[in-house]
Amino acid sequence: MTLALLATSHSPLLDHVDLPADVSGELTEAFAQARAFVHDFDPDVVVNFGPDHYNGFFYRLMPPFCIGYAAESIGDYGSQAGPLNVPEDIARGIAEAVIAEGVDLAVSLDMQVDHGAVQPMEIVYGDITAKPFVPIFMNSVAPPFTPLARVRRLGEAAGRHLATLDRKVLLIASGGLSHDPPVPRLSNATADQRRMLMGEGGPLTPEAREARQQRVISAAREFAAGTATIQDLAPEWDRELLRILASGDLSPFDAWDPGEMTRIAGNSSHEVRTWIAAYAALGAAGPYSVRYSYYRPIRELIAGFALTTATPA
Ligand SMILES: O=C(O)/C=C/c1cccc(O)c1O
Ligand SMILES: [Fe+2]
Repeated sequence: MTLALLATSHSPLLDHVDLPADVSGELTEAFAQARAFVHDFDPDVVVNFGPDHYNGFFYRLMPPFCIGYAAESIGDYGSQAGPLNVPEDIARGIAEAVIAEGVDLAVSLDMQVDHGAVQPMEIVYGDITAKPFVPIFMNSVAPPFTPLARVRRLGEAAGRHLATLDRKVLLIASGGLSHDPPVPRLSNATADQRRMLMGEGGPLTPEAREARQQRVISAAREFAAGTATIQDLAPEWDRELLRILASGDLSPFDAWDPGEMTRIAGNSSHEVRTWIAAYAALGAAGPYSVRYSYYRPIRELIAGFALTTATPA
């Protein structure tokens, strides 16, 4: 058994906006660190904790967590589309172990994932099929949200099981930190948006997909220019999150209230659930140390953008 962890914010805007040269340079360096770390570890399998943005999971039936026994990337924002290389036996083993510990985890034999799940694989390998890949969906945009204590328990149960495998497992978390991109919300949806949130009408037409993406790209440009109405990033909240994750004691998250998270850090701040689950999984196998940590609030990406790597201490 060996576990290692890469946790990173994602942003579909990475390829769609211009970044100041210093920010771009920092990200190039952070991604190079991630690549070197992962290539050095050379995992047998990746277990990926990722959100979805109403591309694979809808209000027709919205589980808090779901593991894919088979999965396909839909290819939004120009991300790589197509089937993922999911080892069904490993996915089933995780599902059975987590459920046996009393954490209900839905399973899918046909999971659809978006940029939120696959971007780290694209950054590290340039190919989402480069390694066997088990996707674990964490609901991070569709209220109501399960308590963080349960997210932690899911991660711990998965980690305890993975620690028994004779494999090198890379845990990836993709999401967060504070951010509030204009993803439609049920609470103030128009009739058309409500149908989209429910997953009615099948996949978006290319025109509707383009319009949806352009709305987010425009919002990012306005946010960077200081003219957007979306909620601001919350660097202090982000830094406190990173501090707790690095401490090895994740129990303080149990007191974090989902409503407060939204109020302070934005509607999509719940993507940090992926980080808490992945760090909990690593911690379940023993003490760990953070090896690399990058953080910067980047309005052009609508992201409190962080990237960390960690290994057993
Ligand atoms: O348009 C979407 O579905 C999401 C966009 C987005 C923008 C910025 C940061 C993120 O984590 C996102 O998912
Ligand atoms: Fe996201």
